[in-house]
Amino acid sequence: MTMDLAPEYDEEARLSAQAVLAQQVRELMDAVVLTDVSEDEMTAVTAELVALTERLKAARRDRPPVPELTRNGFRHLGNAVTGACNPHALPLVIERDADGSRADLEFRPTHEGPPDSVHGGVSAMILDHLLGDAVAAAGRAGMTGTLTIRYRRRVPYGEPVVGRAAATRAEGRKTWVDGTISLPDGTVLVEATGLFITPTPWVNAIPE
Ligand SMILES: CCCCCCCC/C=C\CCCCCCCC(=O)SCCNC(=O)CCNC(=O)[C@H](O)C(C)(C)COP(=O)(O)OP(=O)(O)OC[C@H]1O[C@@H](n2cnc3c(N)ncnc32)[C@H](O)[C@@H]1OP(=O)(O)O
Repeated sequence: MTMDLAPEYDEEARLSAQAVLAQQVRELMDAVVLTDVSEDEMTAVTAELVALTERLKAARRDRPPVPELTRNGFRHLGNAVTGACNPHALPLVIERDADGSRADLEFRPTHEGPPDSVHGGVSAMILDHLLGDAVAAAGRAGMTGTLTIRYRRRVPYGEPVVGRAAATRAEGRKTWVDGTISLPDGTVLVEATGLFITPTPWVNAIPE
């Protein structure tokens, strides 16, 4: 007679809990940059955070959740841009359609660069990833070789903007991609163009 052993833990449930934790940390980050409480209160909160940090460090992985191919596609929960389990990530939620890759997004106060505007490096990071996703959407995969950004207008936070990207040309291991961050009315705020290169080891390992 065979018997199924109960797993020691449900990894999916743990990852869901980690995503909820990461979202709470994002709210914490916004609360930190906007807080106007007293110095004593900040010091008290910091002491509590030290204790919470130690609790999380009690059991550590040696790296964030690894990327994986699932039935629903490529999932990278630890990614700095898209990872639900990474508080650094917006997280960016990308949809693919006939025009390439698209994401509705809203930057937060933690992304401030110039006063009341999103940091140019943050916009570039989002576009880097979106362009990379458009490469994958075109049935290829690559690392960013070059990324050129033209900042046309300030990017606001706290209101919806739209990211878009599409591959324009491919040759051997190279794929060229264009993308934008725009206001919902179509006003272009940032333009990007990039060259992505498929590393030789990936050539035969590109997911659908
Ligand atoms: C197991 C597979 C799993 C795949 C999963 C994919 C799923 C996708 C799903 C979801 C989308 C995710 C989206 C993510 C997006 C994020 C993107 C990033 O932020 S990537 C991090 C930043 N970029 C780097 O760190 C690159 C570091 N650089 C390198 O690793 C190498 O330099 C690399 C791969 C870019 C090129 O290395 P070489 O050894 O393959 O290249 P050589 O053979 O020297 O050159 C090939 C050709 O490319 C040109 N080239 C090489 N590097 C170039 C560059 N930087 N700029 C322009 N041209 C370059 C060369 O001149 C050459 O051209 P000629 O054939 O002679 O015409």
